[in-house]
Amino acid sequence: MLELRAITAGYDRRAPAVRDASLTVAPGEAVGLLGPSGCGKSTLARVAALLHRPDAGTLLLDGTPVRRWRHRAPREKRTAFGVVFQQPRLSADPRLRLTDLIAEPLRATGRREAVPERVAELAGTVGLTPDLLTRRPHEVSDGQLQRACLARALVLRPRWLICDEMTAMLDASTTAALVAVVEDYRASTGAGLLAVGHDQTLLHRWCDRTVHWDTVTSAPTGAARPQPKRMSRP
Ligand SMILES: Nc1ncnc2c1ncn2[C@@H]1O[C@H](COP(=O)(O)OP(=O)(O)OP(=O)(O)O)[C@@H](O)[C@H]1O
Repeated sequence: MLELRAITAGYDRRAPAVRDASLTVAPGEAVGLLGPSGCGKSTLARVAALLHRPDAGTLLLDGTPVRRWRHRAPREKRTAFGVVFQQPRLSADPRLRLTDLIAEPLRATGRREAVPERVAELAGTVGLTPDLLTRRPHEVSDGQLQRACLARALVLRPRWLICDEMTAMLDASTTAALVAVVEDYRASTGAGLLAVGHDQTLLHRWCDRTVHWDTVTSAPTGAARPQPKRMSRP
């Protein structure tokens, strides 16, 4: 269980971007988080992924409070999360070929021997052909780079996926392809998902439950405004 309780966070303690936000994602559950631009969704998503230390509140991971964030977080907690951001060019090292971009978390965690097999497997999963894998970010399209970023997010087989506007810059067919990759991964592993976005139609179809920012910041849990289960993939 991923539980955010009364989280206050931001970039200036005197004017926090997120105030008293609570949200819960159960194992295997897909929760969509909707809200207007600038309300604090990405900040909360970064707290959930252990990338941003909150000023107040509690993050519980499987019932255990998280006490350390970013590089100070224990490796097994950090690697429990796969994160995909909106703008792949800001989250991808421009010097790395796509194959090395995908392999980066494996190398960083001392699993070099797994690189060839896992990268080949994930390249197929996300639809990257071998010629694209040898290119650097400036030599591929946004959609191709986002495919590589999704592969990187999956490479350590995380139990939780945080997709922050993952498809906002992509066309409909690439959006459908990447959502399908996430859903196949979740179906085969039971991973939970927090998908942040503006696209109500997409999140309603993609997620088991969609919560709106106004309820997240006022309700004690993220259980408000349940939506019907998705009928089909976007
Ligand atoms: N690194 C930063 N330093 C200072 N302020 C920031 C930083 N990142 C975000 N903010 C501010 O924090 C607030 C919340 O931003 P955040 O990106 O979390 O919102 P959001 O709901 O995800 O927006 P969007 O939907 O437009 O991506 C905004 O007012 C933003 O300007």
